Amino acid sequence: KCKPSPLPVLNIGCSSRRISTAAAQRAFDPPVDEFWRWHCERGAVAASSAAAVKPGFVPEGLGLVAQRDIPRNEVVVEVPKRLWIDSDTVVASEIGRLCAGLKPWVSIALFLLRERALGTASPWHPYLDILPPTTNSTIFWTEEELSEIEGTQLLNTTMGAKEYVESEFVKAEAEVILPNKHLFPLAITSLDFLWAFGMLRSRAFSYGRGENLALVPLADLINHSSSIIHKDSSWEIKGKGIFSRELIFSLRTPVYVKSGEQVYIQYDIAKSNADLALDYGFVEQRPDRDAYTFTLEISESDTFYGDKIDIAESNGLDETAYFDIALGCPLPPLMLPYLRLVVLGGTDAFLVESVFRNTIWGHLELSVSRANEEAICRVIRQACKSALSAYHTTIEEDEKLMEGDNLDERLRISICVRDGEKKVLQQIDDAFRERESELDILEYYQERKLKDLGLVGEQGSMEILLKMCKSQKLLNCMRNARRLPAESFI
Ligand SMILES: C[S@@+](CC[C@H](N)C(=O)[O-])C[C@H]1O[C@@H](n2cnc3c(N)ncnc32)[C@H](O)[C@@H]1O
Repeated sequence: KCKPSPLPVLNIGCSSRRISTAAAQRAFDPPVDEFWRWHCERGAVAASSAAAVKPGFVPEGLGLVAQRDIPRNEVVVEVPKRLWIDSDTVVASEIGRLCAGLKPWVSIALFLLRERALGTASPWHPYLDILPPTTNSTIFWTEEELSEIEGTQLLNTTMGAKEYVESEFVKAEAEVILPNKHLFPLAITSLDFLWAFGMLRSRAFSYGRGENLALVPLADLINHSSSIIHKDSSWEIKGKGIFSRELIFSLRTPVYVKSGEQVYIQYDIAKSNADLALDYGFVEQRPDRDAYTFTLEISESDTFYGDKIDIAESNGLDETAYFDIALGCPLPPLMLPYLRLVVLGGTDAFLVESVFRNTIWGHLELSVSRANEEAICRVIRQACKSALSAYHTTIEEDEKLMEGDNLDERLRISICVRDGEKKVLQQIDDAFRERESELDILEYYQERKLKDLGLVGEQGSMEILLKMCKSQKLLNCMRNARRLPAESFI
């Protein structure tokens, strides 16, 4: 199963004009000079003659080029809120009234498409004109290109994203576009809507716990570099001036940049290659970007469904749990206990009883029984085997293909993602195969319990025997006592 794409949550992203082939792909160069003039005229702080960066053509499409040597952490772009396109921009526009109640990204998408259709009549046209017509995000791939990621989780999330956008388009068309043709004189198609979604997904900044979304002209020309591995954000939103009345978007360079070089940031160190491919249309050659998401579920038909849900919920999990596993990294700490809970049954079922509710998670963190541990190995290995059989190439074949020169960018992304997913699956399968081979030597709940009761110690089974003898004596006494008349107890 695939983790549902967190679609409404948009991060800073960038769209990609197709990188190495960017210039060749575009019918004309975007009018960058005009955009820069527009930006300066509207009073953006970075527009002074001492601007640290200017927009320029770079291998990634457009980017921010240093105009002088810039020390680490220096602010390179500041953009006041009046230049952003966000929900407030939409509210203040002619379509604001119609968009009340829409999802923020849907209303911004409609705004973008309407302004784009207005052409030079739109005050935003110098910005809209530099937006790329497409990116390398998998949402823009042809069916033939998508066939290269057959079997991958990326294909599922891509199709899920496209279906989601289509369903939002159908709603927006019926409720907003068609009933207000005077405000949307030019037809808006579902492809236009997908373009707007792609722009937001790749270049909008989300802030305020992801509830607000803004396109920030100029700042959104910042590209990503794999060599920047800072976890801290390179941008912030703050108040400007003594009374901080106007919000300002402020972007810093995380590293020293020489004059003439491009300023880069790290978009998101936690994203997998599949996330990067879907959001921005590029991937990285770092093993920890290779990931696979396991979806585990407590089945409704499970005899202990209610108890198991209760246990999962008391430990911050749910009926369904998603575990992202990265290449070369250990399993997420909650995965094994959850897995043991999912398959728990048979003679181990007593553990779900309410008397164990406060302690069960501790028991699940360790092997419960041979049968339980064997079951988790079987389930995971079977899942790996079935997932691996869905790819149409092997790891070896992909590695050979990667050696080829002049690979099409989208093909390179495909190979990298499917190769990465398979390697993670292989790694998980290897780990659980090893676990299977240790089933006879693992320590299980009953054994740990006997130890806790002091029934297994230095003398081991001898001690148990002694204690059993003592309890046997006690039993015999009790049996004999039952045969005695009641008065003999008085
Ligand atoms: C926020 S925009 C940056 C500006 C963009 N380059 C442009 O021309 O408008 C993000 C997009 O830039 C491109 N991009 C950014 N960093 C990249 C990288 N390291 N490799 C390839 N493409 C990159 C991708 O197309 C991505 O979707």
